[in-house]
This record gives sequence, C-alpha cells and structure tokens, in this order.
Amino acid sequence: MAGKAHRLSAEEREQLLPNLRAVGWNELEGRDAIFKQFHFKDFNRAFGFMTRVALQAEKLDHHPEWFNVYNKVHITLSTHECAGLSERDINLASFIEQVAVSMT
Ligand SMILES: C[C@H](O)[C@H](O)[C@H]1CNC2=NC(N)=NC(=O)C2=N1
Repeated sequence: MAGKAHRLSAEEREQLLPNLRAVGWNELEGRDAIFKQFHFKDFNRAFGFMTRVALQAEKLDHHPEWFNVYNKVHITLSTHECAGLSERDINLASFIEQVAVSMT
C-alpha cells in the first residue's frame, strides 16, 4: 500500500461520507469506523459477495472486519495503521457497494 494512511479530517468526512450514508453505511459510536449490514437471497450469494470482496481486499492490502451467518454479512471498516477512518476505508466501501449491487 503506497503512502501512510491518515485519519480523515472533518472536511474530508463532510465530503466523502454522505454518499456512503445514503446507501446505508453508518459511523460507529465509540469507535472511528463505518458499519453496514448486507442481506442476500441465500448463503451462496452472501459467500460469493464475500469472496469477491476478499480478493479485492487482499489486492489492496486493506481488509474488512466482518461477520457472516447464512445470508447476512455485517461489515466494519477502519484502518489499523491510523486507528481510525482513512481514505482506504472509503475506497473499500465503494468497491463493496459495487459488488453488492451486482449480487442482489
Ligand atoms: C501488514 C499489513 O500490510 C497491514 O497490517 C495491513 C493489512 N490490512 C489492513 N486492513 C485494515 N483494515 N487496516 C490496516 O491498517 C491494514 N493493514
């Protein structure tokens, strides 16, 4: 991953978060991270989604925290390197949205 991650400033958040809020991402309370719950038709769709996200996460060297049971996938994004939300989380969330749209 090129460059060091920095925590998003208030201005950057105002610019970058509204689009993600509009599609269901929310900031966690008590932790600088964003969270969304996804529901799919069945486990195959959920796991197909996770597989595609996992391959991209590995490519980006930026990984989600997630929980899956059957057709549900809960995802938390945050950057360990800066102990908070960085542009890497915004980029991964945008990719995740594209995959989710193609799987539902
Ligand atoms: C050593 C390795 O590059 C780092 O631990 C990467 C891996 N995946 C990561 N994922 C996330 N979410 N945040 C990080 O800071 C991070 N760092």
